[in-house]
Amino acid sequence: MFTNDKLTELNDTISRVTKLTDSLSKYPNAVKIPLRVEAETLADSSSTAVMFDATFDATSANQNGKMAVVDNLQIRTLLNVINAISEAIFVINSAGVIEMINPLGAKLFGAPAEMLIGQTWTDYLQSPFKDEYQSLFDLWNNASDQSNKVTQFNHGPKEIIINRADSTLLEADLSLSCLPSIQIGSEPLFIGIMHNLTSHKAEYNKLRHLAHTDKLTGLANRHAFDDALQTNWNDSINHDQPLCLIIIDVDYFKIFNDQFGHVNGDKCLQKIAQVLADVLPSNNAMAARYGGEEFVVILPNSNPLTAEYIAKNIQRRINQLTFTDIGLPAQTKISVSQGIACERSGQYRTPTALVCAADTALYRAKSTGRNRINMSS
Ligand SMILES: Nc1nc2c(ncn2[C@@H]2O[C@H](COP(=O)(O)OP(=O)(O)OP(=O)(O)O)[C@@H](O)[C@H]2O)c(=O)[nH]1
Repeated sequence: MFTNDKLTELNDTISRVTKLTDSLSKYPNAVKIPLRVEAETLADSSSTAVMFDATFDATSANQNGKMAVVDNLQIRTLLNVINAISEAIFVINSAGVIEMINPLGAKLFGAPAEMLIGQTWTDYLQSPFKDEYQSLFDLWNNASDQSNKVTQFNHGPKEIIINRADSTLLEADLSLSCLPSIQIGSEPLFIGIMHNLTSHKAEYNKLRHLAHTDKLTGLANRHAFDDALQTNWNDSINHDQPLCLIIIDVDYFKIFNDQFGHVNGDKCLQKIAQVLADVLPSNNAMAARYGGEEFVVILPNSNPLTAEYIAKNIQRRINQLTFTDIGLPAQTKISVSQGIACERSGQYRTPTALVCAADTALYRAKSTGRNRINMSS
């Protein structure tokens, strides 16, 4: 994920290239440079520098009657800039054909620059990005209003998946900008700047997992539960499907802690969490740690009978738990109290009201003796 600073840096890069090439076009006495441009070799001599496609060899005069000398200088400058910038950069024409690519860019596509030059860049995109960019280029080529289409075309970092030359996939972000001031005949060029997102993605997924997981039990945490409840609530209302909630509270857990210590109390909570994870009826259902020794189970598209069946299953399995494996006496037993509430036809106006109803049912289960299941009426 990129910060605003990174975004600004990318935009700066694009605008620097554009300004540089624009300013060069103001010099009428530009030195004539051979049209066939071979790239400068980079400091890393093992990397093949970019080359222009033969289509740039055209020597036709432009509309003002000047030879394409300035264009050539611009291209050479652009080539140098691209090779000097430590970003993965490629340049394509309006047919989507790669005209230049620097070594970092070639590395992301997984092929040498020589092999990539002249190829259609969308061939290296995974669906649906391939189709999206192909349509975008079709749009560009069919649109008539130059200034309008430039604004429509340019975009900042967007995630894409590159289907690399060796068929491996690589997640990257791509900024695409049109450089209309660089004209070869009437053809605009497009500059793409990419970043490899593989390590960012891995880090992001790791952090996301940590942010949504309860460290002790491995179940979803309260934050993840709140999000999931809202999502399931919306689905339930939008699709007129029932949604049930079970709140589970360990009975006399303070006594367990006092008797066996908090470390064993933690292990007990882990065993309970495992039971909850095991009884979930589908991948859509979720078990979460609500807080302390309280847990919650979300049962999307489930009716009260199913919820009660699952609660009974939880009760039975928790009652059967043993603790000899953690060195506690064989007779050590625990129980939980459970409150169930189900949204069926609009009786609860908000997800919070559903939680409150399940909580009230739990309170009744506690007050009527514990190790019980109470259904909200
Ligand atoms: N070991 C351990 N104990 C916890 C954790 N979170 C909460 N507890 C304990 O859970 C206990 C909850 O006590 P109470 O709220 O009095 O409830 P209870 O003893 O289970 O009694 P009832 O709920 O009325 O049946 C407290 O002793 C907390 O310290 C935890 O992460 N680990």
